[in-house]
Amino acid sequence: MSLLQVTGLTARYGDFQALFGVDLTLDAGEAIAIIGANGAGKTTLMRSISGVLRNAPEMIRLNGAPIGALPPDAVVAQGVAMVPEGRRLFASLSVEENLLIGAHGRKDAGYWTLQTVYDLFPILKEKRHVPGVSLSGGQQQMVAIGRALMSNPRVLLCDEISLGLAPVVIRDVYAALPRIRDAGAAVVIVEQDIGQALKVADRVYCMMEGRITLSGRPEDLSRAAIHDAYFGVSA
Ligand SMILES: Nc1ncnc2c1ncn2[C@@H]1O[C@H](COP(=O)(O)OP(=O)(O)OP(=O)(O)O)[C@@H](O)[C@H]1O
Repeated sequence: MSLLQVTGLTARYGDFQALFGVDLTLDAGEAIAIIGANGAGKTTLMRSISGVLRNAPEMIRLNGAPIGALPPDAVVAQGVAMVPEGRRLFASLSVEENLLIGAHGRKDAGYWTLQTVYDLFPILKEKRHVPGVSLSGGQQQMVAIGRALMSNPRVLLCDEISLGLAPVVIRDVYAALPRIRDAGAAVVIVEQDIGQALKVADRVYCMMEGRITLSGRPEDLSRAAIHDAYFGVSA
């Protein structure tokens, strides 16, 4: 049984249908990437899994148990944490206070504590008393990742963590991924940079207009097939 299983997921915003029968699996220890152009439905998929959108009671399962009707805090308590697009740090709180917010939903002690997050991103220890929003974009992204890790998730959802960051900063953020996986989290990465996605993921799903148009292991997917699945036109 997969750790996370999404089956026939649909999602709507009022009259507008954003997802049309999305199927996806994530195994323990795996990293998968979801790629697709603006508006393909990637964020809607993440928001459905994390409980922000809740119109899929039976379509999302964690270790076989339905989580699609649970509110976000209950989904975190079940072991699914999200690093949201745009980081969403609390403006009035310090770096450390932002990190501690992430520990709220946690049921059990685990690998991730303030200390291990600071080991992962040493700059955050130096800056722990300053307001999170005064940090650079890359450092804010590290806080957002650290905050999600503080719940000791079994599944970490990362929505566009490289958006707006310089290449050297993106490299630093992605350098944390192996250790996050070693500590026991399976990872879902939403990424618009196809090259980056292919580099870090065990499997890739491509979305277009609310549907999965291609999936597979990076080494099995041709550039042309990815191009077609991403843009919907032949290369
Ligand atoms: N709150 C909302 N109300 C109405 N429509 C929405 C809302 N959020 C997203 N949509 C629409 O749903 C579709 C999927 O959007 P979504 O944000 O999931 O795509 P995405 O692949 O994450 O794109 P991006 O890379 O721009 O974040 C788009 O057509 C978008 O306009």
